[in-house]
Amino acid sequence: MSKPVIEVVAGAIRDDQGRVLIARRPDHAHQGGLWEFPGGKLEPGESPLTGLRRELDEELGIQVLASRPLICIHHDYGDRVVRLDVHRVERYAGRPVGREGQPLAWQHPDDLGARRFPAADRPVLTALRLPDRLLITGPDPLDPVAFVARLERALAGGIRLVQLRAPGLDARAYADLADVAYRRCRDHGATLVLNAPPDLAGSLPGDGLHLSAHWLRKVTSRPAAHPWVGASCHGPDELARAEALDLDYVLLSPVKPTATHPGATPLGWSAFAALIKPVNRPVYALGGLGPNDLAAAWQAGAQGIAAIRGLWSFD
Ligand SMILES: Nc1nc2c([nH]c(=O)n2[C@H]2C[C@H](O)[C@@H](COP(=O)(O)OP(=O)(O)OP(=O)(O)O)O2)c(=O)[nH]1
Repeated sequence: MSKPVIEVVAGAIRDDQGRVLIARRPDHAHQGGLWEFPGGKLEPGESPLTGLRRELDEELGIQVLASRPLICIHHDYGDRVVRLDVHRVERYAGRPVGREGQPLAWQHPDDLGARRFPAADRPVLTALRLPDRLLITGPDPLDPVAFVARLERALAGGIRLVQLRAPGLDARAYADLADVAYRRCRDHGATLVLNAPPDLAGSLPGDGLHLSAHWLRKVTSRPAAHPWVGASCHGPDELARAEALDLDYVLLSPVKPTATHPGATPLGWSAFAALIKPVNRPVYALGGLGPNDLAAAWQAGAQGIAAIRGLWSFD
C-alpha cells in the first residue's frame, strides 16, 4: 500500500542583505533538532498560499504580502512521504520572531550547507543559490570582441549564471574564450558553466560543467572537476538520468518554438509542468523564452528561464 503524502508548505524569506530565515525544529518533532524553512502541514482543503500565510503568521508573526513558488520536493522518509512546497516570500509585514519559542537565524544561501537540514531540503538549498535567469551565450563568437562586449552588457544587466556555449569553436579557441569569460563573470560575482566535453572543461577555468544530452548519456558518474554540474534534458529519461547522476540542476526544452532547434516540437507549459513534477532539483525552462516568461515558468514549477536570444543582446 502506498504511504499517504503529507502536504507541507514552507517559506524562504530573504532580508535586504540576501540572507534567508531559518528556524530550528523542536527536538521531539519529526526531523527534530534540524534547521528548516518556516512552515508546516496544510490543513485539509487548504491552498498552498493560504497555508503559507497561516503558518508564517502562527510561527513568526509576519503577514505575507507577495510570494512565488520556488521549488517543490517529494521525499520519502521511510515512515512518511512529504511533499515540501517551498515559496519565496518577496514581501511581508511585521518582524519575524519565534512565536513558538523556536530559535531563528538569518543565513546567506551559500552558508546554509553548514547547517543540518532534513534530507528533503537539499535541493531547496541548491535552488536558493541559483538565480532565476540562466544566460546561454550565442551565437558562435566569431568576433570575440563583440562577444565579450555582449557578455559584459548581460552581466551589467544582472545576469549571474552563464553557460558558455560555442559549438563552432575548436578546443583551443573555446579555451581562450573561457579564460576571458571566466574573468568577466568573476568580476561581476557571476557563475560560469562550461558547455564542453567534460575532459576539456575540467582543464579550463570555470565554476561548473554543462552536460549536453550527448554527454549526459555518456558519463557514468557526476564529473567532479567543477562545483556545479547541470545538463540539457528533453524528456523523462534524460530527467531521470540527471537525477541518478545527482546533478545540481537541469534545463528542459523546448517549451516554445525556438530558432536554435526549428524542427523540435514544443512542449508547452502544461507538459513541461507534468514532466518536472517528479524531478527533485531545480529545472530551468528553455526554448523560445525571455524575461516575460518568468512568472509562467515559476507557476509551472521551474527555477526560472534559460535563454540565448531572450537574454543575449544582439545589437
Ligand atoms: N516546515 C518545514 N517542514 C519540513 C521541512 N523539511 C522537511 O522535511 N519538513 C518536514 C518535517 C515534517 O515531517 C513536515 C512538517 O511538519 P510539522 O510538524 O512542522 O508541521 P506543523 O507545523 O503543521 O506541525 P504540527 O501542527 O503537526 O505540530 O515536513 C522544512 O524545511 N520546513
